[in-house]
Amino acid sequence: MSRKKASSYTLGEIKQGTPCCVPEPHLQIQDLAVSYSRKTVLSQVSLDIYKGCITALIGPSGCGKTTFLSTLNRLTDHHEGARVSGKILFDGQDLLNDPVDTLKLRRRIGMIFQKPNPFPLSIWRNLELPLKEHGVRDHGLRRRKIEQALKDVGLWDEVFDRLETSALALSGGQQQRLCIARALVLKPEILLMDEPCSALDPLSSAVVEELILRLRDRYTVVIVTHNLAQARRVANYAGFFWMTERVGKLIEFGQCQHLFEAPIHELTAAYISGARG
Ligand SMILES: Nc1ncnc2c1ncn2[C@@H]1O[C@H](COP(=O)(O)OP(=O)(O)OP(=O)(O)O)[C@@H](O)[C@H]1O
Repeated sequence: MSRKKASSYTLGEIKQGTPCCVPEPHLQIQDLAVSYSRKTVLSQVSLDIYKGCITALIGPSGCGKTTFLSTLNRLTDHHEGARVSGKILFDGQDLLNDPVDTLKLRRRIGMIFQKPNPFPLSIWRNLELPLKEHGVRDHGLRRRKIEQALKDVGLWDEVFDRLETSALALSGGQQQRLCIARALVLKPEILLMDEPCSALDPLSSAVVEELILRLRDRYTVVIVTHNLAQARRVANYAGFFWMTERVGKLIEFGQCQHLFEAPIHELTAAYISGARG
């Protein structure tokens, strides 16, 4: 990653290491359980997601991390046979039991997927479309928002002279940053990221990881990652999921540094040391 590209970010200084001083819950998850066609895949999950912090979710394949993430903006509504119970408290509302406008909810809680999924349209249209869908009618305002979002993800300098070309012609890392810009353009409060670097080459992955770090303090981020080193580098808080009797459970949650350096549960210790999982 070149220094020039990194310096084109506009999100300010990176702050590393220390967890947020005064953690304030942004999402409160209480006794969450998910089943697919009556088969329970996740149960008894309770934790707070803190405002302005990055929370990393780790654990072996199949223990329910993606399913958990998908409940937070009700994407599970679109999973056939999914049943979700418990409570997810967000801004005075219970997202599972109160009436919720899911379009508005997903504007406030955006999702980034493992594989970059830009629309097969121009770079510009990728960002204009969600703004139009959410009622931003003023062309000048849309232009300013689009430019800012591209600057926020460090893409502006790379694409400003080819905004009308296809987003699919971008590299994988650029596509993923465009997808992050597409979420940021709607000014979300929370970003859910499902293994956002795992489909990228190491250099692109490093650029996206740096971007995630720069989002800290400005957005609440929940990231699922199999890359334990990455979780340690970016997260303030970490949650470790594990399967017990074929059901995913949250085994341990806490400050990232504590979880990695002094885990309380022996399963966490075994997983992060590579002895299990
Ligand atoms: N749409 C679905 N329909 C039925 N079962 C599902 C669905 N999505 C996930 N599952 C099941 O739920 C369980 C948890 O899957 P999930 O993808 O959440 O795990 P994960 O920890 O994110 O795994 P990975 O790290 O491999 O992505 C698995 O047994 C999976 O087969």
